[in-house]
Parts: sequence; C-alpha cells; structure tokens
Amino acid sequence: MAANVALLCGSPSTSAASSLLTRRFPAAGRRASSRFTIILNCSIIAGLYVYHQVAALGDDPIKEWILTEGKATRITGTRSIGGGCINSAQRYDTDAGPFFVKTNRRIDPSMFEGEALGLKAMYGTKSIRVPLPYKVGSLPAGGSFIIMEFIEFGRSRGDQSALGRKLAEMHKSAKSDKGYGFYVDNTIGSTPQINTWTSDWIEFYSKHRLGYQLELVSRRFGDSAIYEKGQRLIKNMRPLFDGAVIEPCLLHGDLWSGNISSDTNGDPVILDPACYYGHNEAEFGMSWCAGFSGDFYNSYFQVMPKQPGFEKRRDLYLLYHYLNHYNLFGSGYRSSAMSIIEDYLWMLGV
Ligand SMILES: Nc1ncnc2c1ncn2[C@@H]1O[C@H](COP(=O)(O)OP(=O)(O)OP(=O)(O)O)[C@@H](O)[C@H]1O
Repeated sequence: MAANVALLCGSPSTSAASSLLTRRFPAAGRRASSRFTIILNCSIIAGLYVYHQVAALGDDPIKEWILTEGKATRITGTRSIGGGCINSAQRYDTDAGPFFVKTNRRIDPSMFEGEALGLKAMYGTKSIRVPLPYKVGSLPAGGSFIIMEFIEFGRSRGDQSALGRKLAEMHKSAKSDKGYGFYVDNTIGSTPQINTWTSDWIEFYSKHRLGYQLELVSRRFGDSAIYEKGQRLIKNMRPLFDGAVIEPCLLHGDLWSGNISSDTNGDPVILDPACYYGHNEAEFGMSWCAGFSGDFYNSYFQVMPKQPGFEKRRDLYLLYHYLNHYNLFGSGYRSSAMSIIEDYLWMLGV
C-alpha cells in the first residue's frame, strides 16, 4: 500500500525502480524503464485528473455520480435535448458512453423517484425497451435530477405491430398482488396522480382517477356543471364493466406519441411514464394523441385478448386524460370531457 501510494504520488520511487532496472539490464532496461515511466506517469495524471474532477464537483451531484458510480473518467461534453415540457433534458457524453439527465429546478426528487420506480418496474418485465434509471437526487440550489441510460433513437417511427405486441407482453407479464395502484404517488403531466392500493378497479378509477380530476376542475375553475354530471357518471358506471375480466396490469400510464420512439434497431421504446397497476384498457386513454394503427391493436389483442365491452369503455378511459388536460391547459379541453360524460349519461339512462 505504502509503495503504491509512493508510486502514485511521486517520482522518487519511480526513478529508483527505473535505475534498478537499467543497472541490471542496460539496453532492455532503458527501453522498458522508459515505457514503465510513461505508463506510470499516465496513470498518475489520469488518477489526479479524476480526483480533481470529483473533488471540485462536490457541488455538482450529477457530474459526481457520472465520474464515480457511472464509471466515467472524463465528461467530454453536455448538450440540451428539446422535446420535454416540464423538465430540462441533457445528454452527457463521457468516455463510458452517453448518459441522459433530466433536471427540474423547482420540484423535489419525489417526481423523479416515481419515474425511476416506474421505469424499473417496466424494465424488469424484459418486454418493451425502456431506459434503465441510474440515480435520482437533489440539486444543491434546490430542485432535483434523474440520470438514466441514454437511448439512441432510430429514424423510423417504429413498427406499430411490434409496439402493440411488446406493450401487451408487458401488461401480461407484470401483475400486482397488492391490487390497483402503485408503490408511490406520481404525476400525470404535472398533476398529482394518486396511487393508493385499492382492491377494486372501479372504486380505484372512480376515486383516484375521475373523482380526483373532477375535484380539481371544481376547485380550479368553479365548474360545478361538469363536476356534478361527472359524479353522476361515476355513481352509475359499473354496468360498463359487465362481463370483463379485469386484472391489475403494469401500465405505462401516459402513452402518447411524445413518449413513444424506437431505437436504432427499430425496436419500440417507451419513455417518461406515469406507471401504476390498472386495467390494461386504461393504457389507451391517451390514444387520441398516440397514433396507434390497426396493426398496433391487432398485435396487442393477439397477446391480451379484447374483453367484452371494450368499445363501450374506450371513452371512459379517454375521459381521465381529457379532464387532466382541462386542468393543465384550460377550458379548450372542457367540451371534449363534457360531451363524453353527457353521452355516457344518456347511454346509461341516468
Ligand atoms: N433515455 C433517453 N435517452 C435519450 N433521449 C431521451 C431519453 N428519455 C427521453 N429522451 C428525450 O428527451 C426529451 C425530453 O424527455 P421527456 O419527454 O422525458 O421530458 P419531460 O420534460 O419529463 O417530458 P414531458 O414534459 O413530456 O412530461 C424528449 O425529446 C425525449 O425524446
């Protein structure tokens, strides 16, 4: 240990070792000793470089993680990635490959912890490709970050049939024995999404999805008309589920085109989830901006057969996301949400 420290820290031992080698084997010794010295000096410089980078970065937990647990010795560049609305995203290039980093200067780490748990759960199913999350933490000046696997995206929009099949494989393989919900609450857009474990799906969807959004609409916009009609739908919607076998499947939870891509092999990739265990059909709640094709649904239903009443329930699952858009972006989404509610009230005769 002492010798190693001496070798790393300085020249006396280095030159002693060189001169011993040169005395014993004059010609070869000189060549070997100069190579030996070069290698030693390189390791010393690399060691000191990493040491200085890490020591100087006590106040930059992202770089610190990349240069320690991330196993990089050098960050060669960073650049911003557009596309997200809520967080800022960067690519960190290093000698250990690229890392994908999202930061949010205002929100504590709980949002990214929810995202990381969701990504890990989906990753664990070995079905559809998702980035592996590495680290979530706080930023020294406030806010939070997440570091994850960087995925190089391919040029194509991806194979819809593969997307449908792999998504269904994820739904099929990941069931929960705790019921409907998730280990933590997370967010849908920036709206809180409550995931308290509940044994009955209709109760879960009534209270923590439609009911929660209706409460928010009422508080934010004073919209008692949509609140009251929405509550009437909730109280009367059970017949819509008649004949369907419902199980708690792992859902991405926010599956729209901005969160779907494909890698350089053309394999589908899904990103930025709002995971929970729920009825698999709820996964299609964002289908109005996902662009799923006929091939997508055909492949999906080959793995997860269509349940009786699927078409009747489709709009009920859109409703959650329309209400959320109303809450997030304002009254432009009100009429879509209201007309779904009124159509159901008419269909159910209530
Ligand atoms: N693991 C990854 N590797 C490479 N690029 C990624 C990765 N994850 C996301 N991206 C890209 O980074 C951009 C922003 O990511 P993302 O959509 O997750 O950000 P966000 O602000 O959390 O999103 P939103 O506002 O939609 O909730 C997108 O263009 C996305 O395609």
